[in-house]
Amino acid sequence: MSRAVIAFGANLGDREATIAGAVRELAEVPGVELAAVSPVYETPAITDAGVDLDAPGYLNGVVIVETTITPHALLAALHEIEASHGRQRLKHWGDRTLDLDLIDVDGLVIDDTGLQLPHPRAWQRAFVLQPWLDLEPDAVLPGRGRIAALRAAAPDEVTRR
Ligand SMILES: Nc1ncnc2c1ncn2[C@@H]1O[C@H](COP(=O)(O)OP(=O)(O)OP(=O)(O)O)[C@@H](O)[C@H]1O
Ligand SMILES: Nc1nc2c(c(=O)[nH]1)N=C(CO)CN2
Repeated sequence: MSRAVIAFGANLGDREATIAGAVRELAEVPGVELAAVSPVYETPAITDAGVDLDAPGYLNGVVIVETTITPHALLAALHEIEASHGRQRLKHWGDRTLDLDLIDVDGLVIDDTGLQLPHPRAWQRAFVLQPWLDLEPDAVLPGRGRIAALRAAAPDEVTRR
């Protein structure tokens, strides 16, 4: 059994309904059991150009699951759930109905073309670190250290809903 940290984000459509649906669908994936769901945060959109206050804001949070499936299979399941919520990949860091990222699986380090673990940008994102910290205050990101210290250094703003 592995423990996986999954980050969710949504800034288009009915964000709450999308996230609630995605969490339900995740719990229905064979071999996946929900362990914890974080509080949800309102966060301004980060784009290639930096913080974009004109773009719709995101709801962000984190889910922790216990799973018997491989990280690759879990990522494939996340992509299916994104697709079922109309996720389109139009623009790098563009608006999206749903984003599901695999952040950490048991501290594994993987560097495939289709899967990198830990998620390469999680260490600098308060919108990932803060909700994760709410669930696991002592967690560590492989190669980066304690998420509490990373969260303190992350520049983006998050507001609890
Ligand atoms: N740990 C991971 N979690 C999610 N996707 C990953 C991971 N590692 C590699 N990928 C790959 O990254 C590709 C791009 O993912 P995606 O479109 O979700 O990026 P993004 O959400 O726009 O940006 P970011 O990766 O910075 O959050 C996906 O096709 C996926 O296969
Ligand atoms: N606030 C916020 N900004 C983002 C987010 C996100 O989840 N929240 N995801 C991105 C690409 O994954 C790019 N920018």
